[in-house]
Amino acid sequence: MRKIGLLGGTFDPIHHGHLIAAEAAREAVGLDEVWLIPTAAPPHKPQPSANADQRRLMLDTAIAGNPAMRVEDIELRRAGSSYTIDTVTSLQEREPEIMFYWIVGSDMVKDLPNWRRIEELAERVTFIGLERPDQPSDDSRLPSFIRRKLLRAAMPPMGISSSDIRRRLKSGRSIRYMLPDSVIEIIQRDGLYES
Ligand SMILES: Nc1ncnc2c1ncn2[C@@H]1O[C@H](COP(=O)(O)OP(=O)(O)OP(=O)(O)O)[C@@H](O)[C@H]1O
Ligand SMILES: O=C(O)c1ccc[n+]([C@@H]2O[C@H](COP(=O)([O-])O)[C@@H](O)[C@H]2O)c1
Repeated sequence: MRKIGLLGGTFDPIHHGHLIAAEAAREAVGLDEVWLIPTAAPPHKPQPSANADQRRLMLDTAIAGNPAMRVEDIELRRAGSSYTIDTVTSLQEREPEIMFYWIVGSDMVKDLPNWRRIEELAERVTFIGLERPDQPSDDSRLPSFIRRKLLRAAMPPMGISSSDIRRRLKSGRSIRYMLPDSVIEIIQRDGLYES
């Protein structure tokens, strides 16, 4: 059975923290591929600033030439809030031969109990939680049905976030080396995140 990791996010814009997280999860669990899934409307945060086509284009260019990554636009094609349980259910109907893993940043693992229909989601996927090697995670507060389905992947801490990149652009500060040059070119060409 093929093992595919799913990394959902707003990717507004994609940056090297996302790409290293995907690569760390792929290596730690021996995934065949990682699919990046841009949300249409993230459930628990402000709505994206760049539109769906622009975010998709930035993702495509960021992973160009890497055969182990692809963009899956299932959430962009579905109206309404992008709940993970809906996405995973549709993907499993479409791809019954694949074993899916859902990748989450270290800051998000503790929020998993609040996700929509989390018990059903934990039956359908294994979670891969990124973890800083210098700060081993304490999962003791998580319900056992999540702990049983949680793998950990070490990743060096990267203090890069999309919101910091947007703030920097607004105030004319440098974003160099935080994200691929090809993504910076699209941001500059389209004048994204300037206001
Ligand atoms: N620097 C990073 N290191 C590890 N994981 C990250 C990092 N940035 C984001 N992630 C993870 O990637 C996924 C998608 O993140 P998202 O697209 O919301 O980016 P973000 O940079 O956190 O955005 P924002 O700053 O707008 O909240 C989430 O699971 C998040 O925890
Ligand atoms: O399904 C949920 O209840 C749920 C709650 C919070 C976040 N998620 C998903 O987790 C991914 C990262 O979320 P975010 O808020 O960092 O963009 C993204 O794919 C979201 O749709 C999903």
